[in-house]
Amino acid sequence: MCDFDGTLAPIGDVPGEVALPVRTREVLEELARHCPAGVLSGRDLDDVRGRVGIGELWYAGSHGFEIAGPAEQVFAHPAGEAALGDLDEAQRRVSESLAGVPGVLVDRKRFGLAVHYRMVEAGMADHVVSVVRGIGDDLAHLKMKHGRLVAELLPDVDWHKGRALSWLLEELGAVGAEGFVPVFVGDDFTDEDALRVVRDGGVGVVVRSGEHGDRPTWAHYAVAGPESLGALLGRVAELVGGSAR
Ligand SMILES: O=P(O)(O)OC[C@H]1O[C@H](O[C@H]2O[C@H](CO)[C@@H](O)[C@H](O)[C@H]2O)[C@H](O)[C@@H](O)[C@@H]1O
Repeated sequence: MCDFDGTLAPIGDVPGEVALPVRTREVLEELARHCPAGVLSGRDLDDVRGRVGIGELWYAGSHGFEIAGPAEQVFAHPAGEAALGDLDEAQRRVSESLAGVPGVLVDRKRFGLAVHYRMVEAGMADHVVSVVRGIGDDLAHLKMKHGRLVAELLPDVDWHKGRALSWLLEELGAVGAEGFVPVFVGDDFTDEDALRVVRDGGVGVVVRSGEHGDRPTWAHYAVAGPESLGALLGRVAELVGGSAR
């Protein structure tokens, strides 16, 4: 399982313009022929599914609050539904409060609200975060999480990419199964919950970036960026494909 932004795809200023590199798509298609594979993203489920566009993969959106298998949607966390009213209200308040700050992008997912400040003047970033935090504190069903130059409001329950990955491994019958080694790759703070899940008995890879430096991680290995990860996954696909033949 791989995270999307900053992991499979390079970071860009405008989330709607980010694309999966052609070679990485080919590698994911190859991997999916030999083992369960998927993308566990903070993006909206439909967004990440459309952007990757490989029908044989698993997809998790809104940081795991929604999960879809290769055939059809199989999971939506009940706390997501319960938070819908607060997410609508937060979207309204954030858009109104930050309307005067150039560069802010407000991105509503079904079960989350991302407020991007990548293109905001550096001196205004703290203001953006504090507005989002204040609105999140004011709405009972929401909490704030931090990603790469993004503040996100999510349902206020103990659910994250790690819990979603554990759910998926159970669903696949992978827990304790002989010969099954779970692998997770991610770049962001929000990926550490999933990297922690594979710490014992799996393989975790962190994709490093200048934005996070050498921050502590649960990962076993590191690659320098999405391009290096594409090459690594290509080699893994060759090995997995070879052992399956
Ligand atoms: O879990 P992910 O798949 O990595 O999603 C986390 C957030 O990623 C996206 O934002 C990040 O990537 C953008 C495009 O490169 C970049 O402009 C932004 O600064 C990053 O934070 C996505 O737009 C968010 O919705 C995701 O939650």
